[in-house]
Amino acid sequence: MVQQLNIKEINGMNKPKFMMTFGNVVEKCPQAALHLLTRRPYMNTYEVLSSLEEFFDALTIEDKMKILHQHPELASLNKHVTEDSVNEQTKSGLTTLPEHTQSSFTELNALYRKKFGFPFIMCVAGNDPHKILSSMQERLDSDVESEINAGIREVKKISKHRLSNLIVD
Ligand SMILES: NC(=O)N[C@H]1NC(=O)NC1=O
Repeated sequence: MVQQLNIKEINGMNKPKFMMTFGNVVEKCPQAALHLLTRRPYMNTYEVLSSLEEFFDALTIEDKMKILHQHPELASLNKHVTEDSVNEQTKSGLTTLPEHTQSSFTELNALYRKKFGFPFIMCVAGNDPHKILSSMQERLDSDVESEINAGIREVKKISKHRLSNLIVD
């Protein structure tokens, strides 16, 4: 269970503690935490979430590509997968898949990466393995530009979810 912080604690945290707490709000992207740090003080959760939105709005296409590439493939856990991602994937049932479903993930992950050049990204919270697989299948028919946008939209959802879990009003 993550420790939740109130706004006063967030505004008062020193930089190392802040970076440690928020460093993975956007997967393996400490620049997002730095952005949040430099925009303090905040009045409430809404303002922190708006600041995160600003971070995304300012991204260049190169930044977006880098962020997409930093994500792990779903249902393929290894030592490079962050604790946040492991927890999210575990809650959605992606770490205990039956063999045939695991094979479908392996196959669709490979097809997606081959077509678009980056991993398939979806905020898995609230979704089950079959819903995730059908989204993968559907998005495989898309084009690169749409998938860059879809991927970043999902990264935003993941990061808002992570951030909201860390803050208590
Ligand atoms: N590839 C991918 O979508 N990864 C993720 N999705 C999610 O909800 N957490 C993740 O790490």
